[in-house]
Amino acid sequence: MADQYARSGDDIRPTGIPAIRWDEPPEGPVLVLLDQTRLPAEEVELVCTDAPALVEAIRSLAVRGAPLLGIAGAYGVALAAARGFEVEEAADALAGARPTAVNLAVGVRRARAAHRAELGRTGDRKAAAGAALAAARALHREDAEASSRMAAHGLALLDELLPGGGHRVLTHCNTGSLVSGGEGTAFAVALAAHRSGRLRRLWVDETRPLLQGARLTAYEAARSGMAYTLLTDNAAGSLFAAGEVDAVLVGADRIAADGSVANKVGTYPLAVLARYHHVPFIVVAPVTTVDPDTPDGASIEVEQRAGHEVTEITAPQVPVAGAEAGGGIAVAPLGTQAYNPAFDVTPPELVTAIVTEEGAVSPVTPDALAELCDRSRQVTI
Ligand SMILES: CSC[C@H]1O[C@H](OP(=O)(O)O)[C@H](O)[C@@H]1O
Repeated sequence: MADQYARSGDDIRPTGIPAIRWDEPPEGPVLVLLDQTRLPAEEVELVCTDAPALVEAIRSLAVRGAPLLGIAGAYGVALAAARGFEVEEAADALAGARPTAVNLAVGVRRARAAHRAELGRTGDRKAAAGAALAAARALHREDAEASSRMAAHGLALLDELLPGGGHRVLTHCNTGSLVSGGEGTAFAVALAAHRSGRLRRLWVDETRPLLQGARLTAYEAARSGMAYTLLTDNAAGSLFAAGEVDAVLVGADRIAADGSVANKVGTYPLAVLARYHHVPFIVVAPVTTVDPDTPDGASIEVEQRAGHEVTEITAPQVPVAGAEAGGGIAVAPLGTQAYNPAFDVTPPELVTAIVTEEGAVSPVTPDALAELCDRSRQVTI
């Protein structure tokens, strides 16, 4: 069961938005999620008391983003164990909630293994539940650390590729605090550039159909104080053609052994544009997103979602007022500047570097990928 309760607008939090937290009120342990389907209009928390509620939250993208899905999956196993539900059944349901982001299955597997090991060692269900929770907390901490290391490595790569600072970076979907135990993956690099005075502008793809860019990345960018501009996905080409993009930074949901990168729909066209316009196309993801057991891009299961997400605007609506307003209903934070060309010239082809918490891999050669796969095996049980 998931209860919803809104938080008052005055508890606006810093950029590091706690997208997930474990809580232990008197009535029993819960997993509290910031409901991302309600942002940016409202900050509403979902309180999950069992795995089915968390599975639904994952499927509805109330909680989303590969690294955070791993953390949520691990906490979900711990929640089932702590509340005395059938753990193996809960773990299976959680791991199967969404197919593409490999981190979800990785997080579930980690907490399940800890639970199994302790139960096998002591036969003590309470101790086993504690072991699953400890595994989830460890994963949460590790992801926060990985996020800050990816930010540093990514910024160093930007400075190396683009000497002189003043980076104009284009990003797709949402890869900030809302997908992470820390400040995110690709967005964390942009944030680091902003904080060090080396980000001139973040171009934010709105990311149809669920508008993770307009609703979530603009929300995080607004909080950070960085210069950002929202654009429709189909307007990116004209920005490249105008020479307004110095680099592309995106996240990943799964990186296959051959270096194929599964990421939000609309990422591949950006890779083609970047290659055609000789712009670095940089993927930022933790090592655990590299999946040695998926040989190539064709082996990645791409989630197919309901058609109504395209045919309807289901984003939360924020009534706007003021002379500059067009009388419509905003789906982005108030004051968000937008780029809105009426026409563009569509260009042709492929991709540049993978940044993990262990460094930047560029060029992405078969040997470099083999090393990434080995590291992924070492850090992923
Ligand atoms: C770095 S994880 C964020 C990743 O997840 C997003 O997908 P979704 O919003 O469906 O969870 C998108 O692919 C982002 O790049």
